[in-house]
Amino acid sequence: MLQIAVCGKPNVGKSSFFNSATASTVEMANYPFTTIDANKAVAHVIKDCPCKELEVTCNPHNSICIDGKRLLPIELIDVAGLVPGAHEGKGLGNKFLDDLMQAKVFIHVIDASGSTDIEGNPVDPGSHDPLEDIQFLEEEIVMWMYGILSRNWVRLIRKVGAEHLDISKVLFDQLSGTGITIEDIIEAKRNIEPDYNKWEEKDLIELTRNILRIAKPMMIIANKADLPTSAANIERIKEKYPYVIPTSAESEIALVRAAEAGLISYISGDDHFEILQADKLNPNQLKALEYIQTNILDKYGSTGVQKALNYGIFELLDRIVVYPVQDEHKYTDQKGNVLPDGFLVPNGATPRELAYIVHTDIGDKFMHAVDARRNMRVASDYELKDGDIISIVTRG
Ligand SMILES: Nc1nc2c(ncn2[C@@H]2O[C@H](COP(=O)(O)OP(=O)(O)OP(=O)(O)O)[C@@H](O)[C@H]2O)c(=O)[nH]1
Ligand SMILES: [Mg+2]
Repeated sequence: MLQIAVCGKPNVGKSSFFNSATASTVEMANYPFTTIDANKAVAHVIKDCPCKELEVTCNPHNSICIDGKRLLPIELIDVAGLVPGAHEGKGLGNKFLDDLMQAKVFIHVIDASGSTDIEGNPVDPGSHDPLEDIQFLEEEIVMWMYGILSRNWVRLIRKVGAEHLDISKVLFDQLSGTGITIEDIIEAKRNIEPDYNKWEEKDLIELTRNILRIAKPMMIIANKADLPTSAANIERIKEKYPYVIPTSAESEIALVRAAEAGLISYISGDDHFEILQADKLNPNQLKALEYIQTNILDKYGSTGVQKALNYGIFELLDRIVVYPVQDEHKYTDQKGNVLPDGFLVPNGATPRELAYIVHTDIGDKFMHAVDARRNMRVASDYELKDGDIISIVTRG
């Protein structure tokens, strides 16, 4: 399953974001280092399900369909907070970044309201500038990776020369377990001094930064957008980082819980909800819901939580959703389930690659594929498109 990790300084709402997206109940509290060990749970990204357009009733198996919206599972990872100097052991240090590295995308959560200082201690709302929190985080992750990359460096470089090893492969081996590929390293090396014998510490740090940026795309979310001090900060942050997504994890939790209790109807990512049982809501709850509608949903279009997950998978990772089926006329699998599975595949993948993603056996026995919508066989170099329904024809 594709993984997204949340990171940031302490007390910004990482665990709140995690809980809101996964319906989990890990501890959240207004002090730094509430989270120590990593939390993992399933969240979903959402796309329109083809069932609506095709006017069929689907029987989802690996995913969920609600009102024509397909929810595809991903895994979300919540880790401890990082503070400046973590690579020198400040705060909880940075050893837990092993957990972060399992993810393909990072969501950097910042406290847009400015109610926590650089180490996550509560301060008067608006008294800390969240822009100050953005840069140090990448630097801390870079320094952690640099520590791994440069381990036994002198001995390593001597060995590369003596045994005529490939430097990219050696760097790749140093970083094993981080999900970083040799392609990432080759790309990252391009604008670095070509002769590794001349590399100084600063070159190696720059190389590490390039590797991180290529291998682990990061987005910023401006959390606590519901607080009055956030709006002006969000405007300033957007001037420098146009893609920042305002979020209110706390509002998302309130809406998801009210929906679970049957009090409202709400689908994550929507700009509205409907009150179903007004008589069961007390005046405070009604007021809170009204506040969320006006100050979050009307103002920003959503709580931002779902938008952030979708942005990570569909934009930063450039994934599309493809629906493999067996019967191209009925859009069903062997058992007659309509549009059972949606797969998050890289944009531009071929039908054979899809077959391998579904199952190695199916990949090995792949003969050709049929675009079920058009009922037409597709070429072997056909690039899959978002929403494609593909019947894979296999040998034997
Ligand atoms: N107003 C508001 N408060 C929030 C929001 N998200 C989180 N908080 C509050 O911020 C505080 C910290 O939340 P956590 O989710 O524990 O933060 P964290 O980043 O996981 O913290 P650590 O695990 O200590 O690093 C709690 O008091 C939350 O209730 C939000 O969207 N709006
Ligand atoms: Mg936490």
